Amino acid sequence: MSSMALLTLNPQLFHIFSYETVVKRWPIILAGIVDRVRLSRENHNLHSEAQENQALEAKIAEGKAIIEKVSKLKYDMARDHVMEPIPADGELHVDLYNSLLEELAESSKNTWFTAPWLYAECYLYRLLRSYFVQSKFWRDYDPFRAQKLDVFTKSGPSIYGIAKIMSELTIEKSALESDPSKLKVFFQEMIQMCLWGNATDLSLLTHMSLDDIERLQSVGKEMQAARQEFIMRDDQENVWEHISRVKDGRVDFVLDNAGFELFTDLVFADFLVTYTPYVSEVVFHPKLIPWFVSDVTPRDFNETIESLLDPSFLAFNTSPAPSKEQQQNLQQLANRLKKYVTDGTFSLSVPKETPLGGNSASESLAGFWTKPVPYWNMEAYDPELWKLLKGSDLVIFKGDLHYRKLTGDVQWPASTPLGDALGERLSAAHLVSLTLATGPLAGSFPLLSLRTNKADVAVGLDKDIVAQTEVKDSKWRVDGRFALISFLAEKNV
Ligand SMILES: O=P(O)(O)OC[C@H]1O[C@](O)(CO)[C@@H](O)[C@@H]1O
Repeated sequence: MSSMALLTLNPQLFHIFSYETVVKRWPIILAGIVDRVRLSRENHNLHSEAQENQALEAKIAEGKAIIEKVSKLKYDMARDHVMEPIPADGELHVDLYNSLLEELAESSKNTWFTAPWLYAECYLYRLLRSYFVQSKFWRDYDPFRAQKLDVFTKSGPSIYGIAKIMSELTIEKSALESDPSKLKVFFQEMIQMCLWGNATDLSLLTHMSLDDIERLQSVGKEMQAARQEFIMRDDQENVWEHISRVKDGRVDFVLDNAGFELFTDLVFADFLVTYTPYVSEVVFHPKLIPWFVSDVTPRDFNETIESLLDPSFLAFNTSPAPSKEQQQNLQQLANRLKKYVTDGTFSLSVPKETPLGGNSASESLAGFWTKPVPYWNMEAYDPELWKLLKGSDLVIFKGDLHYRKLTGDVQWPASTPLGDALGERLSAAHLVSLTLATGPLAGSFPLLSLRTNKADVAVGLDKDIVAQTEVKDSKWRVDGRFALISFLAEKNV
């Protein structure tokens, strides 16, 4: 990797919120992993006493070693120690992470508190993956899976609520087909539902009560109207203008969190293919390794559909218990989702049985999302993925981390035009290398970012709106209450 690459990571990075992340949030996330591996190990312990099973004993020993590694990592992080190279574990991006780390070392920025936040966060999840993949018995273990499932099972009230809206839409189908203005209203509701689904994020909400979850997930017209003032940039009109000119097109979802947020993505996709003439195919892009706690892996994607089809999955944890009608609404929706997956209307960007860590069939189309680099250089880094997305009629990037990577996590003035932050005005120095550099991401394909603000970077904002928001909430950049709907087709806006 040329030294140019690091420049992309470094220009005037923010450090306000990142400090809090390193000292408070990451230790909690790591402690959670230790607890879950320990629990899983202890469960095996009980079994092994009875069965004297050698394999289980070996698994227990490996679990212990993983716990030790995670505990040491927690210790090192708190003391701002040097970040160690990612071990050659046979999985993706080891060289890329390590060469960037070497460059950071040259400027003494290779410790937990000094490294660029974006790099350090990506490195953390890649390093954690290496602990598991180097073992024999824990390679397929997702240390966040239990947490993802747990929060998903607690999302019943909102999920039944959305299923009801979708069932009512079935009745409206012919009215919608003949009246684009009605379709537009629902289209915008779907965008908002999908946007606010991003508020449920396990990496941010390290302490989340049931009430918190319900409050964040509540949908419906009133709630959306109340939330309108929290949308600081709202390109819904432009997205509508764009999509309503498409016929039988393809939409891509670059996924973020599993559970409720993925459910909202699926519902939006369902709406697009079932009720509009604009879209007939949807591709979902997952991550190949456990990532930022709650991001969707291929397995999460498959399990989500199966869980929705299982009548007891949500009902068991929902109080008061769902009515028969609520259950029917959800079944109807879940069956439709399943059908779309089966007939190929919905697909993953990688084969659906792709294991954790990926394989040769998935690397070129999904590996990019776990690289520690801005998306400006997508074409140079992963031409195959870039080509795939170029064929899309709309690429929807979900969530905060994708937004940070789209904009390079740089300290842009908030009024910077979106296209500039997406690469239009970057100098050659920001591109991977002059020979590889191909052009900015901006304008490569129509792009919609739906993001609740959870990190400092924010662009394309009206100066007055920023000033008014500062007065209302000085933490608007990071506290997840405010949101951006940012659309860019071809030209800078
Ligand atoms: O799931 P999302 O919306 O991408 O949020 C993840 C984001 O949350 C944070 O963990 C908040 O600090 C960021 O590190 C990251 O950008």
